[in-house]
Amino acid sequence: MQGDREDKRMGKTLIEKILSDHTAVELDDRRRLIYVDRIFLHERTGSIALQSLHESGRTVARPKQVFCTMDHIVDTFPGRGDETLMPSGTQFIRATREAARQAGITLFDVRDEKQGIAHVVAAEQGIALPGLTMVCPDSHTCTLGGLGCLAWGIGSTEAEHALATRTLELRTAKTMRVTFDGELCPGVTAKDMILHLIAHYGANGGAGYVVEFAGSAIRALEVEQRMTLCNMAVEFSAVTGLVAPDDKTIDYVRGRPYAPRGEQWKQAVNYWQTLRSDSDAVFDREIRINARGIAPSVSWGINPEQTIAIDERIPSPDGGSERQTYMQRALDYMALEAGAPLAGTPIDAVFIGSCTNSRLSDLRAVAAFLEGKKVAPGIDAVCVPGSTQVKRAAEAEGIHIILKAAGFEWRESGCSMCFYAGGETFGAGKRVLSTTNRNFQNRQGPGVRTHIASPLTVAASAVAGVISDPREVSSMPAIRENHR
Ligand SMILES: CC(C)[C@H](C(=O)O)[C@@H](O)C(=O)O
Ligand code: SF4
Repeated sequence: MQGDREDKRMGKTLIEKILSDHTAVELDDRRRLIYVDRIFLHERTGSIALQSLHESGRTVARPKQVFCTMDHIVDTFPGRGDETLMPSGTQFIRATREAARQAGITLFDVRDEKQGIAHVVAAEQGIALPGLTMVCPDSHTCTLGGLGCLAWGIGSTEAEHALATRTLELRTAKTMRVTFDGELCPGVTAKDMILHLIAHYGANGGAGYVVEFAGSAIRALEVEQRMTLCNMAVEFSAVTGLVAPDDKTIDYVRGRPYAPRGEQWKQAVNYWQTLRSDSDAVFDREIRINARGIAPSVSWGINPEQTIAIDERIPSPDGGSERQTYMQRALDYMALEAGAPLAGTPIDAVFIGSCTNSRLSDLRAVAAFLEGKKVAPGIDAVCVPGSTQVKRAAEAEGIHIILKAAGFEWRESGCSMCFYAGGETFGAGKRVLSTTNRNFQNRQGPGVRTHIASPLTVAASAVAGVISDPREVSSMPAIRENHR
């Protein structure tokens, strides 16, 4: 990641400020050793790191700063235990439990009230905080950038190093600022903003960069929507993404179980207020986007870049022959015709969940839309809250009643059908509209055809039975976003 700028007169970016506050050693002009404040693990990759650490005879340097959850493989059916649809899954769950116990770290176990998807839990428990560095062997750790936390995904070997030493070596990355100016149109959400960015600047557009999201449209977003946006920074190939903390962030964090208290809280807030890019800070690349020009967006292909505005037509293969072959492969896999409108395409199933869009504000928006409506006949509709806490909070508001009355299944929290790690799937050949972040081939199980979109687009389409523009549904509610 970026080093301190040599020229001390030059303003600093937010990214540079956090990094310089965490530098243990400048190794050379391309590498530095960084202090890692928090480490999060999950049963899919975390147990591997813990076991390998244990086998090498080393211990966790600061077990109080290390957390683990069960999310990827766990069953999300009511009454779940250690058993999962994936034959080897139970073994992962039990091995994680044992490794976490041995290492003395905090585990949010299968039936724990604090269990949930790692990136949802880290924010909700106040484990991820503005200005901290945080890592997890999971690519969507960037979600926590929504809080102004410098958080990124690592591999299991790096996780082992971080566990043993509380440090990590980082290579220099360039800085990018993506500024969204102006106001979003009704029916357009943070999910559409990030899909728009990736569709226009490419799935590799952020490669080699740490991205700061800025501008009036970002300030207007509530913290949970900022997390949705940062969640997909990795789909832009960025090292990570983040948003400078502000009063909304401070309100969001206040009182969370692991957030600082008393005098420490006051000191933390004073520090957080310094965490913004200086007005004369220089980024290696700047992108500006007019938020007003963003439409609800839906992926048509097998990569988040293959996304269009809901009122556009599916593109024809173009560019060089390699690109054309890839686009044709996407059309074939998705069983779509170039030139046809995407809106109106019949779907088989909808999924609301994942670390992108399964927080309370997402579920509130969906429930406000679905109240008094029914999912179209024949559509399999599943909602999986991002954490047990989200589930409880949603139930306290009656959200589950609205969703179930509309025809949704209401499950226990976990990654579920975002990723086929626990064996949950709608089945081969099914066309699914999903609030998740990846539409890769077989991502939601062998042969599943995934379209990614915002929760509002998914809810509107569930009712219509075809991919639908949420703006065309007259009773669409204003998105009410609240964080508790
Ligand atoms: C299993 C895990 C390592 C993976 C990731 O790194 O992101 C998963 O969460 C995903 O979303 O593909
Ligand atoms: S919800 Fe999906 S994207 Fe998020 S961590 Fe789980 S599998 Fe990965």
